[in-house]
Amino acid sequence: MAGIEAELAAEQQTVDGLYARLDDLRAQTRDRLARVRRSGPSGSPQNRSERDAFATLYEDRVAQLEAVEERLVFGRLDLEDGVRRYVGRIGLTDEEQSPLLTDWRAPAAQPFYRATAAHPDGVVRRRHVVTRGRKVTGVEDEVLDLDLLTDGDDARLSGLSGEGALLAGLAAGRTGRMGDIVATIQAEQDRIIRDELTGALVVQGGPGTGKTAVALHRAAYLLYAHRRVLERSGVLLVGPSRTFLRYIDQVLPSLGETGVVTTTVAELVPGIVATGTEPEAVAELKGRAVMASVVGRAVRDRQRVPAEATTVRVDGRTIVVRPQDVASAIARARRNHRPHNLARVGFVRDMLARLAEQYVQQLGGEIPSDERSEIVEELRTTREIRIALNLAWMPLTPEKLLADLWAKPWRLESAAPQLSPAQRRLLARDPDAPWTPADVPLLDEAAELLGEDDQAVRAQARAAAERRQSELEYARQVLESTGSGALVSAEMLADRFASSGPALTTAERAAADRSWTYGHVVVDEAQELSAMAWRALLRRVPTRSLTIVGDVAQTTAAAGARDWARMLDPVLRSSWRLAELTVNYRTPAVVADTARRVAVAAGLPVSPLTSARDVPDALVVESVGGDTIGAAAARYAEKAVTEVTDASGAGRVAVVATPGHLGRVHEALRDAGTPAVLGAGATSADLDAPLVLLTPREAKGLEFDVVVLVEPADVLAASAGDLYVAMTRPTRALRVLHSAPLPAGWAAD
Ligand SMILES: Nc1ncnc2c1ncn2[C@@H]1O[C@H](COP(=O)(O)OP(=O)(O)OP(=O)(O)O)[C@@H](O)[C@H]1O
Repeated sequence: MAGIEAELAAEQQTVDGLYARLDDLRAQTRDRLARVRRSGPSGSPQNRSERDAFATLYEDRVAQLEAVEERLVFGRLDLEDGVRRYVGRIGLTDEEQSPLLTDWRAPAAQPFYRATAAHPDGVVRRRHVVTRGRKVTGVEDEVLDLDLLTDGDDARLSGLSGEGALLAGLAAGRTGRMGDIVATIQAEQDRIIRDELTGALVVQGGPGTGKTAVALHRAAYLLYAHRRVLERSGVLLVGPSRTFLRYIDQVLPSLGETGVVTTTVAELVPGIVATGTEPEAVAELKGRAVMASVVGRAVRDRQRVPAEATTVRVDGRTIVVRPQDVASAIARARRNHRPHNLARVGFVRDMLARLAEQYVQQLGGEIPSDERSEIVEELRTTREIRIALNLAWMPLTPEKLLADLWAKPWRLESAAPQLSPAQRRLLARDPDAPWTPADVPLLDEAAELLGEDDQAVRAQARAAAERRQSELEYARQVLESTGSGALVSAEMLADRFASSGPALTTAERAAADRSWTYGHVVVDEAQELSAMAWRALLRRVPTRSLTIVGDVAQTTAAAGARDWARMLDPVLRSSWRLAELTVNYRTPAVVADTARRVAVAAGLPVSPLTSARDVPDALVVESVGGDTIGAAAARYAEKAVTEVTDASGAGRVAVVATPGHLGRVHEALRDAGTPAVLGAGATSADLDAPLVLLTPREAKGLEFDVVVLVEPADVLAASAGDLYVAMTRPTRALRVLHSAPLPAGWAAD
């Protein structure tokens, strides 16, 4: 074994060198940051903004260098020409700029993921370097040059690259947070990760095929390969829930990328908090494409010709707001197709000119233009006229438009004649009920059609002017009291106060701006999105540069899709390309096969799947009496927790069931004094709990060492997609308790 020890020692030396270089760079960057910070708040505005820009740059670089500590280096390529290339999380060079470590995303690292014995791509040997902390604990070689192979090497030519490192990673206890897969990305995954930036790429794959992992690594890859384009415009990642986003939130930073905006569809409109819930049928209806015309009509309904004229006395003269004038002013204002609140400016101007003309006629005709402007101003500020014009064309916020639409049946009837009365009744809700996730795309649609409320914009401008005035005032006082008026003007000092907030990154600016357009959008669990949600998302990516990942067999939302073409053709026409992932890395084969049979029997469009591994006794099914099922599940869960939890705190167990069963399991656990978290919850601590109780929908996209599934027939009754999701969450074992018969397809023939 001297050979392997010598190899490990040699690798340790290289790894030590790379960490030493990392430490140097960290120290240098921290030093530069400290110097910039020390330079203090002085200099011209340009100097200051330069200084801020440098400070942000160094802060980002420090954060990036800190985040790559774990498995900084994980691979080595020995090339035909004798060159040895180390592959790692980031690129490192020595002081003379000679490469020490190749970034996994660089073209030079690609053979590490793609080279095979049949297509070695100049690689003689691929080595996986396994480290714990900074210590090399193993190496795993694949010899790609067949001439160098000896008899014992056959196993190394399996379809999986770096099989030992991969299987070790797959078998490791889960921590409640997703980890990166950068050391063991497989060739079919790598092709997707490095696919071109342009156009929409749809990645379909069964549960556990690495869709989420691939989507995240692709985001990191695109930011690296197209940094110039994407740094300014940003990348948006859309996930199914906050819990899911917390589950994945360490992956991109560990890949050296912190600038990706993550959101759910429910959080897409800044300022809207969608905490409401509603029946699935209502959400489904709100998600239909027809709702775009409903919202459009609701907006046009707010441009209304009054049935009767309004007569107003202004300075002893009679001014009449006539329906025919309103009608023609509306028609004119609509002609330029601007959003409602912006077109309103034209409408009001037109109406005031017409009303001013009435006034002028009563004065006897011709008057100078400045007097005419005074008359217009007088009319504009006359209360009755303001009311009459507002009634004809009301400035509106999206919230007001939608709240009125749901709360006032006559408004909905007018805006949605194509819906049946029963459908309209479904949509009715209290005016101050909280927004639901399905409302958010409709609010976005409304915001688009309404444009900025010009009154709100004017109010903001007024507030900004007042703020500026008080800053100037304060600046003058400061200058007077310090006697530094000769050095700096009050305006400059006020500027300085105004710009003293933190410099915002692209991601921060993008996240706060509803109308921001991104350079690329990644959508996970995309099969759940409604037609209205797609409209809202595509508005944010006019270039249609998208990565869309999901599994149409796992759809659980009634508004979601079972067929990509049916979902995407209406919104992307046919301009999207499909890639498939076919290997399941999560679930042991026996569990995956059972889940698949059940899904097929339930008529789901399941993708073909092979499993990377099996685990002995991975599936245990027990029949119990209906009234003891909660207590039995609690016992299984407790036992599983003690079995899987290791000294490092890894190991996670979930009980997955319908809400009714979860309640019973929760009670039983409480009686036994076992801590468990019910529901995915809102805080990140929940994901760190060793035992959680979840509905299948809450468990979506997540994984656990052991899943205790209670009464699969009940889960199936709610939705076949739910059962498929529930059965495919475990990495080690599925424990099933049932009193009702097992679903069709369960038993292997
Ligand atoms: N190449 C790989 N190397 C190591 N682990 C991998 C690899 N590919 C996937 N995995 C692991 O497999 C598990 C499943 O991956 P992921 O959650 O991305 O799958 P998914 O297709 O999104 O699943 P689902 O559709 O069920 O949500 C994760 O633990 C992931 O880290």
